[in-house]
Amino acid sequence: TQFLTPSSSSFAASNPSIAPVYTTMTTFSPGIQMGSGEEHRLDAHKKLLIGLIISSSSLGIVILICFGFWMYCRKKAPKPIKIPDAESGTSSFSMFVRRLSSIKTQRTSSNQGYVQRFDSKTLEKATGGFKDSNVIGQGGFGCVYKASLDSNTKAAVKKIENVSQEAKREFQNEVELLSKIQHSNIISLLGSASEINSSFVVYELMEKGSLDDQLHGPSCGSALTWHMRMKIALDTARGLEYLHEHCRPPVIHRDLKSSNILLDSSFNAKISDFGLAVSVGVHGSNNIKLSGTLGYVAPEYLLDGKLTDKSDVYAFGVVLLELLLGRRPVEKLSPSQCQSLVTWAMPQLTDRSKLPNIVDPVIKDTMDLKHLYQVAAMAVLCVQPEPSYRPLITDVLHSLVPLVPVELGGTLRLTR
Ligand SMILES: Nc1ncnc2c1ncn2[C@@H]1O[C@H](COP(=O)(O)OP(=O)(O)OP(=O)(O)O)[C@@H](O)[C@H]1O
Repeated sequence: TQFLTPSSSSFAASNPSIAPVYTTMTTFSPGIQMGSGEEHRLDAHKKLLIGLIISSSSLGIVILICFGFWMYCRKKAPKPIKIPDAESGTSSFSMFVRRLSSIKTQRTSSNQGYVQRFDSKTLEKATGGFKDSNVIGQGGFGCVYKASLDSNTKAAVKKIENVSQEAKREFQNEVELLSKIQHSNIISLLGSASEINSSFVVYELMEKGSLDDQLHGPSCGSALTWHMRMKIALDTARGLEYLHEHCRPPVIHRDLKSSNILLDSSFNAKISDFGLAVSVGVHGSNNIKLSGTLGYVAPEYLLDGKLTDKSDVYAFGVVLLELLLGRRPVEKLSPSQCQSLVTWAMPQLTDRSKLPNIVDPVIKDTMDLKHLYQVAAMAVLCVQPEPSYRPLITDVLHSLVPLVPVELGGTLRLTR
């Protein structure tokens, strides 16, 4: 198409030889006047051109933004694990498997816990040369001494004479387990030391000694009011619940008793002595050597060697009876005859008219009768001969919470 002005068209008509050249020039020369139809077409052309430029540049911007976003996402996304393909050969595949298992081993070893190694000379100095006046307790394998590690840190040091394999096994078991456990109702391990003839376990010092000392020692329980006893029961239940419900694999203490419940300066209770404790998943529950303390051992464990978390619940029930009645778990009737607290108390615990008469006289004035019936009913459930009739320690814990004043810690709280 050629756009011509009226004057130029007549000029071209008169000079046909130059007309094509001229007309072609006029099409693109802005200085040359054009008719309104042509102007419109040129405008449309311009607009089309501008539109094309704008749309292509905005398309470019959109592409640029998309590219930038894709790069950003690529950076943030985790790198995919490269799994060797079948063609890459057995050696590289086994290397891959080995790498995976080495990661697992590292994780496991980081879960092993850290135990501070003490030098026996340091412990000797801290206990004043293991002198008799520093003895604060006597266990099956040796004495426990009060120690000053430095001017600020008091500790309790258990000295175990390595006379038997059993003593060595219990020492190792306790250190290994306690190094992995941390809970406000479980005794804290500060460290250990080992020599050819003796081993040492260093614990936090529990100023008020054991519950056994408090209940059956010279004070005969007079220092412990009803509410303090309920708080001790609650603390112990919390410690046990941590072992049964929050440790993986679960831990069964196997030797819960009043001499293994220790009290700090504010009478907060902590479970101690993990020499016999077992992780159920590791050892299985039917294949464990019978151990424990007479009066606290559950009948199914004593008779069939069947060990479950309910064995600890039975022992807890016996501790509850000690707290309520102020009596030892086994009473000597004659040089050749003993009677267990459970056998003696059972018929009277379920009789509301008899129960107040057998309660520890020291707490008679401070106890709430309604709460006494509740705790006695709970103790009866815990010491049932059939393990499946016993409650879980979590259920015991929940029923103890309302019996302890909030200011003493009678609230539900997280496990740690
Ligand atoms: N950390 C501690 N703080 C204060 N006293 C402690 C501490 N550890 C143990 N005792 C005292 O030492 C006593 C003996 O404790 P240990 O754990 O050696 O033996 P046990 O459990 O009483 O007896 P067994 O070894 O026969 O089961 C406890 O009953 C307690 O009186």
